[in-house]
Amino acid sequence: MLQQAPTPTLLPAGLSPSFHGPLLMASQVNGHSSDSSSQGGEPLREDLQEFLSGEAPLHQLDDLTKVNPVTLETVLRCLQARYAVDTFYTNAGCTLVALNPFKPVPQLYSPALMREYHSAPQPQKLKPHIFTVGEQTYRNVKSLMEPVNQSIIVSGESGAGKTWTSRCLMKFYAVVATSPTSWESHKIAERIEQRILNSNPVMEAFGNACTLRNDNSSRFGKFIQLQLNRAQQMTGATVQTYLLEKTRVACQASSERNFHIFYQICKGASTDERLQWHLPEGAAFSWLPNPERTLEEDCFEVTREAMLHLGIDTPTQNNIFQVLAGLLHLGNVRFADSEDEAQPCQLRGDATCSIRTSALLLQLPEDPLLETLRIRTIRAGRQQQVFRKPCSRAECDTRRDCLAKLVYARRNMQSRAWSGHLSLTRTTRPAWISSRGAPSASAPS
Ligand SMILES: Nc1ncnc2c1ncn2[C@@H]1O[C@H](COP(=O)(O)OP(=O)(O)OP(=O)(O)O)[C@@H](O)[C@H]1O
Repeated sequence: MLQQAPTPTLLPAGLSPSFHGPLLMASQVNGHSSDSSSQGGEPLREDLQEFLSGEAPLHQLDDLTKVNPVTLETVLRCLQARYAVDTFYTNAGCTLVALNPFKPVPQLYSPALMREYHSAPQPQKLKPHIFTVGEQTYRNVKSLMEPVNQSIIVSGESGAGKTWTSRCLMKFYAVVATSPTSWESHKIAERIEQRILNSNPVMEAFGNACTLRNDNSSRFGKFIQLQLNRAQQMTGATVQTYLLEKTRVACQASSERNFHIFYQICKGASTDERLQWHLPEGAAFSWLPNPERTLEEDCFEVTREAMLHLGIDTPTQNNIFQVLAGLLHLGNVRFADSEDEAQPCQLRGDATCSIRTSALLLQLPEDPLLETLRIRTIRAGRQQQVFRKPCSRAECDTRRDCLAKLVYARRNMQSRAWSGHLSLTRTTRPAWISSRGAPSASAPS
């Protein structure tokens, strides 16, 4: 049980009782050259010129608090100079600024380097690195001084490298938070790390999407909790997700995509599954923009395999994919303005077929579903009399979108791993459609 996990606890990538220090991820330093010439013919300000002609080369400034004067320009020039010599980490007081190298730098994350930071008497005296933050946090836990629980916040704009950094931290703890003599302790830590990494394909399929900035952008927050025993060895972990960007289910910016899983089922389903889920080859769905673009994330088999590893069996998976197909058909339901306000909006074009297929896949009776989308019920007066008011076309659209977001969000998963075993709590079917009756009060009103 999570509550019975031995203390102390180490809590990277999120908020916790005690806060060690944030990591700021910067994806690029724009438009500033590191030579001292002026830009665009404009003379450099005196303070900037003085800063640039300082004694220490810019790339050697490993703490931004030493930059003088501290201005956006001087800080950016310093970071850019460091980036130019492949130095991607810089301190800013107790915060670490990480630049995305946008290229593999294996020697920067080698196990040998992990051990160097772990065994250093004063890791903060070594070059700024994510391992310094990891090690310092670990030592704070080890000291058993209050507050024992520690947090690392990894924050930054989209594509800056937060997911990458969290993975590096996990790998770091899998190496250091084990007994150097116990092979078994090492294996447990490795297994926990592996289990968390294994949950990634599932979380990414359901929670990541292609955006303008990142082909595999996480559209949710993640809270990873690592648990240590009294000997400071890793014994368990939990991963919680929050703030899923569920609006994306029904609304995607142009040139962006819906969550990967929708493309995966459309591209990767077998012939039988296509029939079962009503997804004929080449079918057009308005909530599935840019389907012609194929990404390496469109790997249905990998997601299914990972779901199996997490204990989601094939029949349950099929239920999930069937509901997702139902949402795609729901997105094709279009309403026309009603000429008479007292009458519900009519369905447009092929919407009759779409609502029927959607209801079938969602296992909902068609008429109550349509009524829920088109008619608002209001209770008023002492007797709580029920009034039924037909919705406008815009309201119908909103109700349809809300329904899809609600169903998708209920699918949002929370994965847990402890004692080397990862279990997953999930809602395989939204509560309000679990029965074949009419939607309950939790349907959009
Ligand atoms: N330290 C690093 N070394 C090498 N490549 C990196 C590093 N950090 C990030 N990258 C590259 O940048 C890409 C984007 O990084 P990542 O997915 O971690 O960003 P993110 O901040 O989590 O983005 P989002 O908020 O959109 O999910 C990665 O797929 C990887 O190619």
